Amino acid sequence: MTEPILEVDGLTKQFPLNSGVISRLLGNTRTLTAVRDVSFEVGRGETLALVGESGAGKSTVGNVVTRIHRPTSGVVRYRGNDIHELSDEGLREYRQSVQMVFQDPYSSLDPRYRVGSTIAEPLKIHTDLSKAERRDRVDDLLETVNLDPDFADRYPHELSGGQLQRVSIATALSVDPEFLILDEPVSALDVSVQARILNLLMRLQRERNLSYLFISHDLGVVKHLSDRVAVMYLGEIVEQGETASLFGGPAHPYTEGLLASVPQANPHVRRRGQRLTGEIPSPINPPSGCPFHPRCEYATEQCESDKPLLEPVFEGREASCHHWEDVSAFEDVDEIPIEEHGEATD
Ligand SMILES: Nc1ncnc2c1ncn2[C@@H]1O[C@H](COP(=O)(O)OP(=O)(O)OP(=O)(O)O)[C@@H](O)[C@H]1O
Repeated sequence: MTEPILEVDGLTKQFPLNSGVISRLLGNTRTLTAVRDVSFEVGRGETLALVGESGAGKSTVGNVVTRIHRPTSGVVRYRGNDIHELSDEGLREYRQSVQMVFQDPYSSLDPRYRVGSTIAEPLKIHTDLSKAERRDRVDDLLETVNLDPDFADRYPHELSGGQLQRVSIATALSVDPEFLILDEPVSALDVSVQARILNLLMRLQRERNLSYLFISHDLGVVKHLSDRVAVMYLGEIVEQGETASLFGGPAHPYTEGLLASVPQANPHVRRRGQRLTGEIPSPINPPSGCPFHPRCEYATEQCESDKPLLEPVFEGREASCHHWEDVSAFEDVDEIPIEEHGEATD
């Protein structure tokens, strides 16, 4: 990995349940642990994908990194500084350097403003460019995301989902950030449009040496974009490693199940592992032992009582599974397809 730009160290985030007055008077304040002791690093110019089913805690991690939430414990460092202990100047720089792109471009863009005004808004806050200079910058940014400069005068409702997501990306890029948090940026889009937006993100990363934290429930989507993958289950990282190696041979049954659940273009390709079945358990009342054991085809008695720790299992890989040797014993590598598309139009 290159020099880390973001370090997340032992992050835990709990939310209070029963926050009503009566519950508090009765001392009945339970908590939900959305994220438990999560650690990872993102290097400069690198993409780390955070994957897992709904409720795994991915967005909560993203929301702590963007300072929407404070951690219950643990620390997030950006360029070596604790992001929750920044000076006013440090905070201003952080807000410029770290930008976010959300899943739903329809709700993240204000329908009352023309696209040009939306893209120019961060320039008003973070730069002292004149109106004419901002207008030139907006034209350049639209071209960067392969939209005609005429789009500046349109309203969000006149754009397709893919075009709207290009506008969100242009807005995020307007103040020359170094780090983008991409929270399910293509989940709301058609498959062919998804591939074009992913290709756009990959080109922008190359051209600008951007670092990405890419949050997704879909391993298929992150395969071509990410350098490393951290798989989350019920608030914890259960496996972490380099993308190609992890796709070629998962060491945790949950990763194996996620891979088996990726839609496959060629039905004749043999798949390792079983698709995931059953629901993700409630984080209010997590299972004993290994949190994945009720859904796991490898589970034994030991898994019901002893919680496995996330630890190095082989070169470049961490996993928390008592049976990682059985899981990774498979040599059978299947290709997870992503359609080949350009990035130019939607
Ligand atoms: N503000 C909050 N208050 C209480 N519980 C919360 C809050 N935010 C998230 N949670 C809970 O924390 C857990 C993790 O949620 P989170 O949104 O981080 O998961 P996720 O992996 O991003 O899933 P999704 O893709 O559905 O957003 C869930 O059980 C969720 O209900």
